[in-house]
Amino acid sequence: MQPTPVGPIDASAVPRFAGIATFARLPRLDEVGRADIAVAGVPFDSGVSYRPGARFGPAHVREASRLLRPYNPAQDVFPFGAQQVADAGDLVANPFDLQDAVAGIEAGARELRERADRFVVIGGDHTIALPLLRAVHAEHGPVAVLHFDAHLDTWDTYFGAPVTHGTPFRRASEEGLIDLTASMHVGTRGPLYDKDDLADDERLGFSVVTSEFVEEHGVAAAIDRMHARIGDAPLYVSIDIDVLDPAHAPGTGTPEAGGLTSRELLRMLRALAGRRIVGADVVEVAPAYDHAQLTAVAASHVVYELLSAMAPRTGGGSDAHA
Ligand SMILES: N=C(N)NCCCC(=O)O
Ligand SMILES: [Zn+2]
Ligand SMILES: [Zn+2]
Repeated sequence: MQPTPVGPIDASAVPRFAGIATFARLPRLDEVGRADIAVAGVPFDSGVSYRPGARFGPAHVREASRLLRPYNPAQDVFPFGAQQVADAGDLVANPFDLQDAVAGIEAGARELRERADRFVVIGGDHTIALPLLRAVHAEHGPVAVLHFDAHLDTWDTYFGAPVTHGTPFRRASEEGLIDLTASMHVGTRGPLYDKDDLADDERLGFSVVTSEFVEEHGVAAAIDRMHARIGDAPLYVSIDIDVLDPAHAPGTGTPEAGGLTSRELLRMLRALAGRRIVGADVVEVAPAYDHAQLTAVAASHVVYELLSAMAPRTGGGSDAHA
């Protein structure tokens, strides 16, 4: 028999604003030994092209996640009851040496797998998706990448540097880490460097649902495209919080006007229930530009919907499109 999962601290016994902030006030991984899903932070932002500060993202999102509750009515699931979720703390990333950081994050992610079946990582800038995908690929082979972002992040180099937060998916594609027939960006928008950026991106294996498409055709049509593209492939979900409009997520390093609402993003994530999610990240929360925890609250709910979508269903109705 499976042991009953250890859930968050009881909010009727200890107020939510008391105590140390693990994600959702869940137990630490070392307290439960092993978990179905480990939530881990990667406080790293040495790969940014514009505003720095995402290294403080994990602590900020954990702090805002205190208010999450055990039952998710939108997916009819108890994400912390149907599976053991635990906070694994932060993976160590060298802030002064990017190559060493990337190697450290991959090693940390592989080590996590010895104690947890899957991980959801809170960044950190988007550079970290590359080592995380390397770790996932080592186990699953090429995975479908469902990438929510204002940006393509398939650019080549910045100042000659190949590993940055604007390049992880180009490197991942070149290295054969992703399924070129099943990967996609959702929510892209804003100015590019050149028209060729889009042709390159397509060649690298991505199809695109832009933010404008969502406005024009609605969330249901975007979800249909998403489902058609990802199919049943093992799925890695990478969520750059700047996919949200700056009105919904001001606390980020490279904001672009005209983005998704948090309501639209959460609904799209609910539609992933029952898909084969093998890992995920939520990146680019930079608290210095946040106000009233807007961005961190949004990010904590994004993680919550992901964990809910990853939870096993024990029968009964769940409205994945709610
Ligand atoms: N991954 C994020 N958030 N941004 C990439 C922007 C790269 C650029 O400044 O062109
Ligand atoms: Zn972005
Ligand atoms: Zn990004």
